[in-house]
Amino acid sequence: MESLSLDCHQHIIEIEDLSFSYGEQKVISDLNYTVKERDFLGIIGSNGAGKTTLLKMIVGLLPATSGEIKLFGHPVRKFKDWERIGYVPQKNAFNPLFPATVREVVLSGLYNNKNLIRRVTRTQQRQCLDALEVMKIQDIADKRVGQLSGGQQQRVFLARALINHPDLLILDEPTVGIDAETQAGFFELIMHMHAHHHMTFLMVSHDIDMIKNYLGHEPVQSNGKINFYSRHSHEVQDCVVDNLQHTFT
Ligand SMILES: Nc1ncnc2c1ncn2[C@@H]1O[C@H](COP(=O)(O)OP(=O)(O)OP(=O)(O)O)[C@@H](O)[C@H]1O
Repeated sequence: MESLSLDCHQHIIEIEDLSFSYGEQKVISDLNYTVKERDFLGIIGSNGAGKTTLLKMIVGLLPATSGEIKLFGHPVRKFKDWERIGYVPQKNAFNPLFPATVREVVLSGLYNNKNLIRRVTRTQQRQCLDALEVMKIQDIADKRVGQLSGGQQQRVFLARALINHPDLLILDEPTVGIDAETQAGFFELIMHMHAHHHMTFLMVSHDIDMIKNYLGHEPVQSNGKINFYSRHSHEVQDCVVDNLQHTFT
């Protein structure tokens, strides 16, 4: 008897015949890929391959030259539900003199596309506390972010991206500039979240070993410059180490 295979996972990101050029320079060419609910997509590629450009198109910061991206079934240019997406851009770092506290930065994630700070409601305070607790930074909530270590700052950025309980978390080289031990702790945390929360992840990384370890040794798609590695969270639940080492300093 033929087995029936039903694909019941929602399509979170659909990339269809996507191309992008900066002027004459073609950076992305006829790319097709679908990220499904609870997938973890790791993107590896050399410098200048177009990884950040791709992420910027996915979050609506750059328009495609041709082709289309859909988020949760809607073309990105018409997409409005940005609370469903957490985005941590590349090379985040606060100026040491930046005056905002950890709590204020995390709360600002509530106002992603609106540049206004309104009175913070009790529910929003609760959301903030939840995000601080998930990232284990509640004890430094009132410290100035500019005075934190690189690893602690990364946790703040992640908490800011998590405050809206996003369905999709997009990370662009989240561990650049932080030490190896802190990186390992960060990746463990991300993997734990993937295995145990109902979230979809997209992460650009130069850490090929970490990506292969978690997502398998062979890319699921390669277009020469950019390699996609992917696994669904059900496949990895068993191999995630549960007792997280909190190695951030
Ligand atoms: N604003 C821009 N204007 C013109 N060219 C750009 C711009 N941003 C990026 N590029 C070029 O597009 C190409 C792809 O850049 P992109 O930042 O997407 O690469 P990347 O794969 O993320 O690289 P890296 O691993 O170094 O971060 C590079 O050749 C870069 O010089």
